[in-house]
Amino acid sequence: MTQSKPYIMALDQGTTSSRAIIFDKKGQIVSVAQKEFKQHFPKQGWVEHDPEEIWKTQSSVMIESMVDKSISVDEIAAIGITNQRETTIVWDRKTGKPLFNAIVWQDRRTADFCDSLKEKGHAELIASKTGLIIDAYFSGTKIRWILENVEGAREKAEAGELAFGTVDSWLIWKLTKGQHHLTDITNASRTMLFNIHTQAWDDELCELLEIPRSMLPEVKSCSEVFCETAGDVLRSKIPIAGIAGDQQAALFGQFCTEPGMAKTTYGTGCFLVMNTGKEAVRSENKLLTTIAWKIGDEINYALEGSVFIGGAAIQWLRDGIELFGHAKESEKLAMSLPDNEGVYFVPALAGLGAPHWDQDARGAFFGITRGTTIAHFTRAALEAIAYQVYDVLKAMEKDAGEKTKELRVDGGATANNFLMQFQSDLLECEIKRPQIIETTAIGAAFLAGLAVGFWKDREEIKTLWKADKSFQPQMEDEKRENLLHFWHKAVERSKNWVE
Ligand SMILES: Nc1ncnc2c1ncn2[C@@H]1O[C@H](COP(=O)(O)OP(=O)(O)O)[C@@H](O)[C@H]1O
Ligand SMILES: O=P(O)(O)OC[C@H](O)CO
Repeated sequence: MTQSKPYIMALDQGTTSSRAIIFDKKGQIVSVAQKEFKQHFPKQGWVEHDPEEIWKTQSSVMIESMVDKSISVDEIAAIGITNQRETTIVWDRKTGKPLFNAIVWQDRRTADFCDSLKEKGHAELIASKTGLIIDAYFSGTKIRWILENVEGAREKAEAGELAFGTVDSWLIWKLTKGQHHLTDITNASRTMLFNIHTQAWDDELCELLEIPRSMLPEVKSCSEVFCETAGDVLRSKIPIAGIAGDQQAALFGQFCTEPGMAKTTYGTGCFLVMNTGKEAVRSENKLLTTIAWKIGDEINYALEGSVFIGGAAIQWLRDGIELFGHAKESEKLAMSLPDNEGVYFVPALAGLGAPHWDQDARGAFFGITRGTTIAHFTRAALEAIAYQVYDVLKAMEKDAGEKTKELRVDGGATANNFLMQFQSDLLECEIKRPQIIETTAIGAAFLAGLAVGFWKDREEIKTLWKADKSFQPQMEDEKRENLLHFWHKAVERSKNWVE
């Protein structure tokens, strides 16, 4: 198939903002539109989004990205969708109305139920089928919570009247005016209901979590023409041809297409993902086994270390306690100090993910004195992002049996040069930041473009990745060891806080 249309549009629906990015054949960004949306924290440990606001921001940036550069709908060859994963939306199939706010991946409300699953001895069953560790992070227990807590929801679900979807499914439902209820295999693999080996929804797990099978979307690959847009937003029909969860899309967008290649995305959370090829490697160090992508019949697996609070630590300093007005100010503040002067922050604001998996940990600052200033808090938060990535990379190196020589990075917080240098110092490895740090979006664009012949094959797109800046380790061993010693001491003290 050849393709004469000049552009691909990627929709990147992240935790903090909705983005639409238009790419040309050279993989260059032609237009970007982005809108932040409201984060709802109705109770301690709860995090919600309004699904209609997700749709409103996403549809408006689609239009804006075209209007800004006078691009017409007919010039878009295909749409690729990538999204914050695990975030759970349940809606009524007849009215299309959500029954409840989207329960965000960071939300901890089902932690007790997860503990009860562990106590009943289901951890091995779930790990062997899904590759996941039982945690409130994943969609399954969030769906169950909605069915248990929204009046009439369970009856409707049993009657086949409700649909569940991660954000990709919700956007497709909206873009096709309710004609399609589907997801891709990477998003499915984060629900705790999907068997990553048989590549199908698992009846035993649906039964365990009391989730009617009829609520679940059809599972597709990551790169094929799934459907066409049919709504009022885009008057012309555009094929939707790529879908992947954002971390998997970033792995593809970074061309980590060979086993052993890894990337870390520094967005709201930090996600270190390593390609393990056709083999679903079981971690012995508390990492997740997940599906990287499926293209045609070819399935690719990955190991993942998920850190719940990454750039969100900076966002919290900015919005939650208003230490500064813009995230980029954090770099200057951190660099105004010669070092952290003994101040550490454990950003367990949503418990701790990999490799600790402590749902009851909570955030804490350590080492505060009368001399502590905003600069110390800020530096501690940036350093904390890097320490957490250090911990997951060490776990991954143990699983892989070798030391990482190079790490590709992307996501909003990689704009911070202090953070990137500190990360390289801690890991003692080269950090490569690509020219286009929107690798999540470009990954989705590649998946869509491959399906409609916009790009011929993977060899063609491989040539498009270009490094922008590389960070080399510079720190002395003694200093690094000292920093890590206090970091680990701080982590231990923040664990198991909630009783
Ligand atoms: N210069 C910066 N320094 C540190 N953190 C930053 C900087 N710029 C953005 N961030 C953080 O990056 C995150 C946004 O990155 P992004 O990749 O857009 O995330 P998401 O896809 O999760 O919405 C926010 O949490 C923000 O606080
Ligand atoms: O929105 P991000 O980029 O922090 O990604 C969220 C992840 O997909 C959650 O698993």
